[in-house]
Amino acid sequence: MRPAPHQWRGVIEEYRELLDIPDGIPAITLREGGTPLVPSAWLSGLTGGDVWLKVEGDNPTGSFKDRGMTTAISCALAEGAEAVVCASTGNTSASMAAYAARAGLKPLVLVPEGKIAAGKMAQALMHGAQVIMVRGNFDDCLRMAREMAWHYPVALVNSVNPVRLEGQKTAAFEIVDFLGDAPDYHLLPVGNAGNISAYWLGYKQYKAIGRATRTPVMRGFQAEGASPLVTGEPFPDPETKATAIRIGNPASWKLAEEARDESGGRFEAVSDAQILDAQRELASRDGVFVEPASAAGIAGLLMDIGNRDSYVGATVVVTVTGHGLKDTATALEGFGSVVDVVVDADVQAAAEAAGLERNSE
Ligand SMILES: Cc1ncc(COP(=O)(O)O)c(C=O)c1O
Ligand SMILES: N[C@@H](CCOP(=O)(O)O)C(=O)O
Repeated sequence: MRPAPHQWRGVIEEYRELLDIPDGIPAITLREGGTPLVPSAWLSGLTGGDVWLKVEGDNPTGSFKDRGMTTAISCALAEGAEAVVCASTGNTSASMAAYAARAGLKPLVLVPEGKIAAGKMAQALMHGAQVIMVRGNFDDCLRMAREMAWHYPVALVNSVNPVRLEGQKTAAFEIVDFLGDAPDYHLLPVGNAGNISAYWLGYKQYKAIGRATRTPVMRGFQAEGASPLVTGEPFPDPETKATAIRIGNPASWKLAEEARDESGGRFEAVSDAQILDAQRELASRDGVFVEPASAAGIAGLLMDIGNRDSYVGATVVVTVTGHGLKDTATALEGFGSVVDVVVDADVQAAAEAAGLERNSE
């Protein structure tokens, strides 16, 4: 079982012996991980299974990236780096900047111009990152970050750095520790494909050491306009409102396909409308506010049910990857004039606007 929250030491100290990182390195940690697995009465009712939400927005910078950043930054520091670089659609940069700040490293971020949610940009800047906007998409930024780390004194901490996946696989450990075994199905959004690859590593490792009796079927969901793993071809101009997964040529393509094939899973595409509907339903029914990309797995589950896929009697985990407060602009767009109702400072006017009828006296 998980330790009590006040005893939680972050993913390196909780799972050090299971992580392929140099022995004994000091952990740069914000006590990431230990995130809640929240039962969804709504989705369990719809599927006839037990549906759990792995709420990764509860990590210190509001996304799952912190699990991999504690390992990446700890290793970079131990190896003598003075500066770190990443390409990002937002969350990786926020996380890298926070952990770099703690480690005393200089964070440098490459992002696609105009395609980063404001909350994530604010995080990166507040943590002291130098942010460079690129006229191009995430895939261009990643190519540049790789080349920069090759030719300049900066360490690359994107998920192409294998220690990132070492940290991120701890989410699978936590799920098994909590449920007592692996779920039957694990659903999650997929962009650069590091996370699905990390979960699969974690599940396989737990089975190999006897902490789980099985591994789940992995189902990954991409936005329709950025769904290379579904079509089998890179997307030169990926487009989606779910900016975190606006990625056309995932770096962990091969590992993600292995996760799919070895687990008997699949990749599917969901439209932006499905993603935004799922985001709103999850917030209003289950009280869990996630950013658009994070709702892709929920949209996928709803689509699967609509297609008569059976999850009856199954244990299903859906990872919701990042917090809704990172991208309030997209959330508010969905409400139009609803938020424009203004009344005088008068209770009757407010009650009328709310459609309330006065109690009989
Ligand atoms: C909120 C969020 N969800 C999902 C993803 C997809 O994760 P991955 O790139 O590891 O596939 C990302 C980043 O790409 C993200 O920031
Ligand atoms: N969504 C990511 C993009 C990929 O970053 P990775 O290093 O985790 O593959 C982001 O937040 O930037």
